[in-house]
Amino acid sequence: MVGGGWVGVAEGVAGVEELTRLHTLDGVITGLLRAHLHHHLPENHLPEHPTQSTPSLAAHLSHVKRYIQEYPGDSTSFLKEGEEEEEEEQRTWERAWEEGGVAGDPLRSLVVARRLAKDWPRLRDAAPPTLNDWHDIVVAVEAVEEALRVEAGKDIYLEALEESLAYLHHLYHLDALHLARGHLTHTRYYRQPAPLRVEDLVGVAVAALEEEMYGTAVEWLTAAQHLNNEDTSLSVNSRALNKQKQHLSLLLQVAVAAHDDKLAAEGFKGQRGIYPQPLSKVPLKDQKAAEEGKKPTLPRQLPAEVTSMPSDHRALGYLCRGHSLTSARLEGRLRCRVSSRGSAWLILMPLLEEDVSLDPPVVSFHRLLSDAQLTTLKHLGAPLLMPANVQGAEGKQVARYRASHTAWLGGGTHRMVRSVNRLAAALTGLAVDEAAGEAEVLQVNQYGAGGHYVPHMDFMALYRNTWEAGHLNHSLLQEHPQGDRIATLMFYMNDVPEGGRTVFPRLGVGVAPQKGSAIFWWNLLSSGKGDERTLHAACPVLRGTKWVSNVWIKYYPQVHRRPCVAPPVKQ
Ligand SMILES: O=C(O)CCC(=O)C(=O)O
Ligand SMILES: [Fe+2]
Repeated sequence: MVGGGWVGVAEGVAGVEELTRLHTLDGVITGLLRAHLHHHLPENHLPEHPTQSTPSLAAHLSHVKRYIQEYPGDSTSFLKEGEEEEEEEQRTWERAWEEGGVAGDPLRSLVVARRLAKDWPRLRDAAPPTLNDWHDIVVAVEAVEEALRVEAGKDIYLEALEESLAYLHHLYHLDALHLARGHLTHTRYYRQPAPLRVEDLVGVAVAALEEEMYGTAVEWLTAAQHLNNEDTSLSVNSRALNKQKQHLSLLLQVAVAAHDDKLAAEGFKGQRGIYPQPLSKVPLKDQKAAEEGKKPTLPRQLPAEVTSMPSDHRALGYLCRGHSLTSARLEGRLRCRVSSRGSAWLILMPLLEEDVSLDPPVVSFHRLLSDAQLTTLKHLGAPLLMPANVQGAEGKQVARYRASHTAWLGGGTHRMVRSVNRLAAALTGLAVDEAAGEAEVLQVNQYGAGGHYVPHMDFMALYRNTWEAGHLNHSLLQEHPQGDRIATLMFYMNDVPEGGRTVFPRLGVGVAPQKGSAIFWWNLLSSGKGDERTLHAACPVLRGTKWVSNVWIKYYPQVHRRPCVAPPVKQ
């Protein structure tokens, strides 16, 4: 839709389902390796460093052992600190499924993607030729890869995860060294962390460099230096360690110089991963600390263009981190109420309504859909999820700036879809029959960890593009005979463990996803023009997954329904 002035970060390649299959493959490989080790060393007696008479077999087996031991897998069960064991038991399978299980952890996913892209191929190819059972293991792994439709050795997953980790680190002001130790935030979900290696940190830093997030790259490289200095294990020889040291300091110099060059050329505009002072003069940690407490200001005047501005980006980060940018005076005018919104149908089950913004009106609704309804919708959507498309210059494209997976559920799919559409009609007072073109087909979206949608507006600017250009654009009118998207109703289908807010950078407000709730706003002004104040974004999911569904309501069918004068939402 309109907006997306920046290129987004994480490519939408690795969906939750695909990542889950990667984790499964790693588990299968680990299982096969365990049996292999047991077969050759029944008593599992293996010196850490091979000194035996058959050095190649001993070295191989010690590498196998390392592969098994280095990653604790997800067998260390999902545990939130403070939760009793009993509660842990009660975490239903359903809950784990909707949160993506272990695939919802971007650090563990990165570790597994690296194991499959680098460690397993190295191990596979370096096995001594005398090992006659090794061939069978390789064949078995290949068969599982085929069945799971994922290829070990493919580094697109790894690249996507490195990129999204760099973005998560930047947007949520995370600490690279803390991440390197296997901790995403201060909430502990696993008994045993899955720490990163120096090469992982360099991978994230390179991804940051490629995205011109130079300050972010500097922080990851500094953390890599730190880890490298700590690595005193005898298995790494000191020459290799020194070489790595040199590489890291060279990369660091490049990142600092690139940061300072970009700053000098463009000035500080609040770009991703760029700090206001030259890094060669003011240390990164001081600048990061200063940024932490700084509250961005909202622009006094709306921009002339519809794309997002640097000030939107500054507000985005602040809002995604859970702060608000509205004044106390405005906040004091926001209300909650119980309402049937003029619908006879809703008198029996009035809605819990909460103002998010008064002008333009954005309202949220609580406890609107039940867990059972949402489970049905998610299971209907899951098999149909495809990488999100947006309309681009060359037709439909997978959008780098919309890292999520999408499914469309027509009214004919299931009675639950029809009942959601009925609720949408009662709640908005608008005509939303998708079969009649009054609204678009219900869209179900799943974001994995790192999944996000950069600031955009939901309208297509049909008004501007068809009328204001000075001549009528007939093809646009033909393509959208029912007009632009007058309003958005979005349902939150799960509780997102961390991250994933919906934020409005120009209104200075945000909403945290809450299972069963929904949010509604008008995209168009009474004139039919797009309301640019509705610029909004989906903050990246930090942990878990996020499910939402959208009802986009069309303009022309509402001629007799939409109030002609603002404010259009009844107070
Ligand atoms: O997921 C969200 O919070 C926002 C999604 C959105 O803006 C969209 O799908 O157009
Ligand atoms: Fe949107």
